[in-house]
Amino acid sequence: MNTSHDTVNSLPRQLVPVKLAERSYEIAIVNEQWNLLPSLMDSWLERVDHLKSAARKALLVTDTNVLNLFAEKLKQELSDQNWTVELIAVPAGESSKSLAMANQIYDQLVEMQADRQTVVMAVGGGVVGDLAGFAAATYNRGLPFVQVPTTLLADVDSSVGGKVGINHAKGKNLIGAFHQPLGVFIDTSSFNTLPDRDYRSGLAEVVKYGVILDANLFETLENNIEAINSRDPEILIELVKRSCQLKAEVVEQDEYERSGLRAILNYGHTFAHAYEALCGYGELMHGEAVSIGMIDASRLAEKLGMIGEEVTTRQINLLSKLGLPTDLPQPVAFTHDDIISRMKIDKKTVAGQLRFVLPRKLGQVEVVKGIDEQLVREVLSR
Ligand SMILES: NC(=O)c1ccc[n+]([C@@H]2O[C@H](COP(=O)([O-])OP(=O)(O)OC[C@H]3O[C@@H](n4cnc5c(N)ncnc54)[C@H](O)[C@@H]3O)[C@@H](O)[C@H]2O)c1
Ligand SMILES: O=C(O)C(=O)C[C@@H](O)[C@H](O)[C@H](O)COP(=O)(O)O
Ligand SMILES: [Zn+2]
Repeated sequence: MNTSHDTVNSLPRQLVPVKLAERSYEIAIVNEQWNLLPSLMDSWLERVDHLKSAARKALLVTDTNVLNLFAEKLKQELSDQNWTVELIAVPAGESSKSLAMANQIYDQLVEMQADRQTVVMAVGGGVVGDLAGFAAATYNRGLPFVQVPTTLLADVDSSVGGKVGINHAKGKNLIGAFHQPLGVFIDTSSFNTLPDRDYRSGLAEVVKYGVILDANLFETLENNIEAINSRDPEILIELVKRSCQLKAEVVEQDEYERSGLRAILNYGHTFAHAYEALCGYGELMHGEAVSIGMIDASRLAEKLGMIGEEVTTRQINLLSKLGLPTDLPQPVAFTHDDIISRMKIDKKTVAGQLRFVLPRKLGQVEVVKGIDEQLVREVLSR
């Protein structure tokens, strides 16, 4: 279906702006409107001087699950609008966030004679977004990049803010860059096919926003468990839009995570990333690890007298009702020493000093350093 530019502008859609110093972009939230993407991409290219007359050439990066669900369809939508589109599908799952997979994307870009006007499009979840974004950030020292997230987690978090990267055997996302997209295209109809575990993994990051920034959002989650668990479209669009707004507000103030503000988005992640690496990438989903990590961080805040037990209990109750774990699956094949040594590689660590994002109350957290390692071990002992 060919949609003229004027028609696109008349169609209903939610737009969340991301206003950055170097270049602003928008998050377009639609439903069953994949056909809007080509016109939106044209409008995004128009906004960048050196891309105004770009040749409408793209590499679409996806994974083996999303290929037949959305990627092939999108390739056709773009081709119908005179785009030249190549496509590469990496194996689905966390293990594709690797140098080997990045190299496969580089090979494809060489093969198609990509130039600095060739757009890299990520169509998939956070793994595809991080991997494709890393390739876009590094090939030719930077290619235009478009995020088309298809999981709840990618919608509410990974597609926004420009963090892209791949994993190192010793740590999550240790190799990466900040590479902002030209725009983000979210079609909430992608929820219809999302497996339950992946859906719930994304909810963990939404709960995170409630704890770190928005107590009202936390209460909305508590008061709408049934609607959320049944994937009610209205509540989901509300959660996606609010999450994107909250993340955009943080990234706008601290794009490169230098002032300490953006670190709050890392709530639960000091523990989570250690668990993901030690369990073996992909064993624990990112959101599941974050869910467990948020409770560990909350318990650490209790030990420091920052919060009362009820703040942790409310998080445990909410996460559990949303089908998320709040404890590591047992038995685990690693020790507390292993966990702490992985935490020391965390990107927030400075001069060997661990840093944790800890709750002061629901809706407010702060970055805390200089914590007695014994307290961390007590939390790990649960
Ligand atoms: N860059 C960031 O700011 C940021 C933020 C949060 C998380 N992340 C990263 O994101 C990754 C997790 O992302 P994820 O949870 O999206 O995992 P994922 O990309 O592995 O996708 C989950 C699974 O769902 C499948 N899938 C995707 N969309 C689908 C759909 N609509 N229908 C059916 N199946 C679908 C995928 O093929 C995959 O098997 C982690 O690596 C995490 O570190 C990055
Ligand atoms: O965008 C951010 O900043 C975040 O911290 C979002 C996190 O949910 C996400 O998992 C991010 O990839 C973790 O950042 P990292 O710098 O610890 O890799
Ligand atoms: Zn995360």
